[in-house]
Amino acid sequence: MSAHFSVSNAAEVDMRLGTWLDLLVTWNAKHDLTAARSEGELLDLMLADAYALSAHLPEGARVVDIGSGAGAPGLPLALIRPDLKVTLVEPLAKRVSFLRTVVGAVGRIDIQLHRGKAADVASSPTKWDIALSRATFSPAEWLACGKTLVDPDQGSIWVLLAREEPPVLEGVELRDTLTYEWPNQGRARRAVRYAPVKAA
Ligand SMILES: C[S@@+](CC[C@H](N)C(=O)[O-])C[C@H]1O[C@@H](n2cnc3c(N)ncnc32)[C@H](O)[C@@H]1O
Repeated sequence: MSAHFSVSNAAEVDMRLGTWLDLLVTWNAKHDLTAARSEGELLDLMLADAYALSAHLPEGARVVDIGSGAGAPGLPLALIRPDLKVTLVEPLAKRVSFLRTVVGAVGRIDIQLHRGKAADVASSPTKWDIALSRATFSPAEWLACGKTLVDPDQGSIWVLLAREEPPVLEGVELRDTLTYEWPNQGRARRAVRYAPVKAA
């Protein structure tokens, strides 16, 4: 898959990411949004997967992130790649309030927030170009769920992995694998892209 996107103003992106992370640290004192125990761990957890994916998504793609929690990876992706049309799906009210606060603070009200579960959006007719999720389902469960969310003609499901083997599912095929590290902790990561198999 080739990536086409405009490079946005890096200082502006950094400022918006900084606003999100500052709010996260403040809210985390009361609301259990992240288990990160150091600044390096927080930066890895919140930013590294989004940066790895950011160079590999087509321009203007409709992206859904299921189980966004404090935002990763969908929110930083939206901030790094303002051309993407991002929807964050999260069932817990406090987390949705946090995400709403961030979206307002960074002036990105185009980022859609949906309070609900994966099953709620899967049952709607809306389909996305890219489906993402991290630390919400097992890789196999996520691949099966993601398949129901994407456009069968042009959609992709990304599965984010640590040491697990990439899942296998009938009706989707593995198309790309990115390997990278969370820089501060040196943890090996893989992001694997699947696409629905087109009927012959
Ligand atoms: C461990 S957190 C991961 C948050 C974030 N994706 C990350 O990696 O930092 C899992 C999140 O998924 C949400 N969640 C749990 N079950 C879900 C479901 N069926 N559909 C959507 N979100 C769900 C939880 O409320 C929680 O915020």
